[in-house]
Amino acid sequence: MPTQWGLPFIGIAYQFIHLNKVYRNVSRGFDEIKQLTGCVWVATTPYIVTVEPEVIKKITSSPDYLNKARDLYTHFHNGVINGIIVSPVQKWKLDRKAVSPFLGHNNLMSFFSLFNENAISVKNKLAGMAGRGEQDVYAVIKAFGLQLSILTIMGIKMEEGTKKYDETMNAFIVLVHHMAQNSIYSSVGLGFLANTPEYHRILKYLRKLVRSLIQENLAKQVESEEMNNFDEDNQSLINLTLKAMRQGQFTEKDVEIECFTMIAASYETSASAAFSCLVMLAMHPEIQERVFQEIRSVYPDGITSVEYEDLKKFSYLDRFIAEALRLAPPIPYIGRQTVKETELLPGLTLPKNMQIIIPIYELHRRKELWGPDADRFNPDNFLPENVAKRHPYSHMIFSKGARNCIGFRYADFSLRVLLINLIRSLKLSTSFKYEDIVHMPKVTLSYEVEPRIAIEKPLKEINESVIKEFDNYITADKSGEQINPSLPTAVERINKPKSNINVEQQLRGITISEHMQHLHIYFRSRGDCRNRSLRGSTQQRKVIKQQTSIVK
Ligand code: HEM
Repeated sequence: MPTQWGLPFIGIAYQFIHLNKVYRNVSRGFDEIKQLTGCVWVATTPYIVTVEPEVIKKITSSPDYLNKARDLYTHFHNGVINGIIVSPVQKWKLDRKAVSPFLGHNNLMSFFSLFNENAISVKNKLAGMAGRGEQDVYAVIKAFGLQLSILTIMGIKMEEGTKKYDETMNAFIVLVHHMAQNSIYSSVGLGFLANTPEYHRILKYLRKLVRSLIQENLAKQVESEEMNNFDEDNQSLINLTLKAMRQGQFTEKDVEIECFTMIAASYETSASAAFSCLVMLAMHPEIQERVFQEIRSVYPDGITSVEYEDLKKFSYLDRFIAEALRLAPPIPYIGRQTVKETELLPGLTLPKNMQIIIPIYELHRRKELWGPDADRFNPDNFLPENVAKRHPYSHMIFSKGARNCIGFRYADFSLRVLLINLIRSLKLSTSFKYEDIVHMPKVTLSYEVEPRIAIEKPLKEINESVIKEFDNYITADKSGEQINPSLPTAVERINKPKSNINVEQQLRGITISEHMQHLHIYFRSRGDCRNRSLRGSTQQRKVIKQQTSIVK
């Protein structure tokens, strides 16, 4: 096979030292061998690496490759999340069967209200950060993503601000951090370095937490007759796996591991996907505006709840998401291992236990598949006519075949419900440039520098609430009453708008120019411009005029 040997003894292992260069090196590797399928050596182990869609199709569709590549998933073997993601083929079949009702259609439909509630909580949290410059939006997305996973998987609502909430959030952050370190160290044979006492403490804590949740759940079911009759339309994973335990398919340890594995599989990936989408929207205002207009056309009067049927109405949003995740796939590579000796290509037979790596990140950026502008962000890549021209295995965010992402519809629905809720109400921007993004492989795709995002509320939505609020002020002023003592009266606001800016910004996160526009819009809508005291000073009127001409 075309082979990248690297250096004597260590092969290409040195390429993993600088994580921010890994993807560039993978890309160069394929350029060097001038093939889309080849072999690389890492120390003394050879791996097949492929970004050739037809070869990937063969690997992901054949039962001969159903095991996971052992070296790529060492960080999952920590006694906590070594469930379905890494289980060997025979065990995997049982696992997949036991957990699949959790991700079945009826169950997902019953999760819509939870997806909406979670999305609204994220929206409110971000709205509270509006007008304060660029913020760490990823932290918010991750925290709420974890809450959603714990709620749907364990049936437990974690209340923000409680001790348990803080401890659990922190434990997961530390777990993921150690898994990332472990995966990097393991690639150069130094996996033991990640086994720190803190890591073991966190594993112990998380195990205890899940055990207590299992006990809580079991106790409830004994207490209540109703709980013993599972509601077929709404089953948390813990209920399903406990059912498998009662039927003798799972042990209590299996229940613990499968619940954990599902949390790990769902929350980091979903958070990474949502964050990358928000980053792309913030960096591309014209695309954000198009997404916003599409969402507004479906919900002209704002959103009460995003329903399954609504999701069929978004063609541009869907193209946008597909493109954002093409360039930032949350799982940047996957690995398989042959179950037995098998022929991969004519004349190329792989031995049993041969490991194969599919670098999804590179697959999504190969110029042979995506054209000369493969690195450019362009949702039109997913126009139906362009999709039809490409091999379907050129794009595989959720992998393909029997061992694909079993949660892909959960991920798809929850992501779209979140984005629709956020973009309908908030406007995002960032000074970070698309060209400056450097991705790195950790457990999920990560950023060398995480872009920060500034949040604003769109003008139109504020206008409606501001008009209402000004109305109250004016009515109150006319009757000589001050309705909110912490705020200046309407006349004071108009005569000294600058002194109000901080209060305004704190309250609504709006900018000075927006403030002036609101005043103008309010007076025009109320035809009060003849009243000199309400028109403000000549200077203020000048500013209002200037600002509104920008809006027009
Ligand atoms: C945007 C979010 C997500 C992405 C991009 C994603 C991607 C993937 C990929 C690429 C795989 C294959 C991994 C491999 O072959 O090593 C996978 C497997 C898996 N995913 Fe997801 N995933 C996402 C969200 C979810 C969610 C929300 C759940 C559960 C609620 C989930 C559960 C799983 C499970 C259990 C597996 C293992 C399946 C098996 O081996 O049979 N994922 N995911």
